[in-house]
Amino acid sequence: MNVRLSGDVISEKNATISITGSKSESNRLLILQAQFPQITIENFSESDDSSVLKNALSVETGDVDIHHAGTAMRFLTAYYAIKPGAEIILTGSERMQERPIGTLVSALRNLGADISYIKNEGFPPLKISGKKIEENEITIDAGISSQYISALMLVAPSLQNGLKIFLKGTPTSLPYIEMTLSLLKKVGITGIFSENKIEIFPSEKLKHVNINIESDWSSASYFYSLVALSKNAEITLSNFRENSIQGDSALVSIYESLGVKTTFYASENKIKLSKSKGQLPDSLILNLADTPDLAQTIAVTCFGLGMSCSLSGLKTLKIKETDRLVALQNELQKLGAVVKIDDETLFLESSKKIVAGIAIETYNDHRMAMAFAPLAVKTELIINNAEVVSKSYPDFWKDLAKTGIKCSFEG
Ligand SMILES: O=C(O)C1=C[C@@H](OP(=O)(O)O)[C@@H](O)[C@H](O)C1
Ligand SMILES: C=C(OP(=O)(O)O)C(=O)O
Repeated sequence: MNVRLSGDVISEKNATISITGSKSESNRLLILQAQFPQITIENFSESDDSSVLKNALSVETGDVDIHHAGTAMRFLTAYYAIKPGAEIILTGSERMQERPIGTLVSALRNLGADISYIKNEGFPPLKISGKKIEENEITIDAGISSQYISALMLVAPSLQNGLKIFLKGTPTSLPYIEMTLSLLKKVGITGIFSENKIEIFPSEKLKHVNINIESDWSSASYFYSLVALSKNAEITLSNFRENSIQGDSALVSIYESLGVKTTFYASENKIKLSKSKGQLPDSLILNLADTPDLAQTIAVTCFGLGMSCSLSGLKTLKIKETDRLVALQNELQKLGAVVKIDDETLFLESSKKIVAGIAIETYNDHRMAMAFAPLAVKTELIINNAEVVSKSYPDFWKDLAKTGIKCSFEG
C-alpha cells in the first residue's frame, strides 16, 4: 500500500494529536514488569515493536520471532538468558539477522549464560538456554549500540549479586542508557552510573508502582518537521512534559533553530508547536550521537527549508532497520538534493528546488516513511509501503491527516 500526499497544513485551526507512550519506555517497563509484577503501566505504546515484545514475554520454551524489533531482540536475549528453564530460539526478520548482537552475547556468555548462534556467528537467530547467573562484573564495548547495555541493566536486579557494567570506549546513544537507569530508579531499584561504571543492585520484591508513560518524542519529531516546513501551522501534542527522560526531547532546542517554538502547558501535559519569528540560519551543524532516531527527520526538514546541514555522530545508522545513511542519500537525491555521506556523517547542500511527484522508497523502515511525509507541505509526493509506520506509530497517517495533509492510499 502506497500513500499519495498533498496539501498544506491547516493554518487557522489548531490540530490536536495524541501520540501514545514512548516505545523505548514501554519496552523497558515490559521487561521490568515481567520480573516485578508489582509494576503497572499507563499510556503504553501501540507500536508493533512493543506488542511483539509483550507477546514474547509469555513464552518460556519454543520459537520466538520478533520481526523487525531491534530493542526487543536485544532485551529478550538478556531476559531469557538469565531465566532458568527458558529454552528459546530467538529470531527475527531477514534484516534482524543482519543486525549485530555479538557484543551482547559475548557479555552474557562471560557472565555464564548459555547462548549459541544458529546461523551466523554474531547475528540472530540465537538458541538460548536460561540459567542462574552468579557472576556480577562485565566489561562491554559501548560504541555499537546502547541497547546491549540497557538489556544488561534491565535484568541486573534479578541477578543474585546484581551487576557492575564497565563501559569501554565512548558510549553511543547515551540518553537511552540514562533512560534505563531512570526507569529502574522510578520502580524502586537502586542503580548508580558514574564515569564508565554502571552498578545495579539486586532486588527481590518491589512495592506497587504505577508508571504513566510519557508519549513518544521520536514520533513527535514528524510534527516538528511539519510545522518547520509550513507557513503558519500550529499543532498541539499530548502527553508531553518539560522534564522528559527521553533523549529525543532535544527536539525542542534543535527545532528552535529550525523556526519552531514549543510551548509547554504543564497542567494539561501538552505542548503546542508554532512558528517562531526570525531568520533561519543558512546551515545546521549537529552531532546526533545522542539522538540517532532524529537524523532522518532533521535531514529532510533541512532539505525542505533549502538549508544545508552537516549531521555527524551517525555511525549507528548503518545497523538500524536499514542502512539509514544510504537510504537517506538515495531518496533525497531523487528529490533533487546533493548529499554526501561517509560512515558517520551526512552532508546536505542547500538547494531551492524539490522535484515533484517522486515516490519515496521506505526500505522496511518506519522512520523513512514518516521523515519524508512532512515534505508534502512543499510538494506532492508518494510514500511507498506506507504500512511500515506501524513498527513505532500505527496511527501516523490518521494523525497526519488531522493536520490537513491529504493522504490517498493506493494499491
Ligand atoms: O534503547 C532504546 O530504546 C533505543 C536505543 C537506540 O538504539 P542504539 O543504542 O542501537 O543506537 C535507538 O536508536 C532505538 O530506536 C531505541
Ligand atoms: C532503531 C529503531 O528501533 P530498533 O533498534 O528497536 O529496531 C527505531 O525505532 O528507530
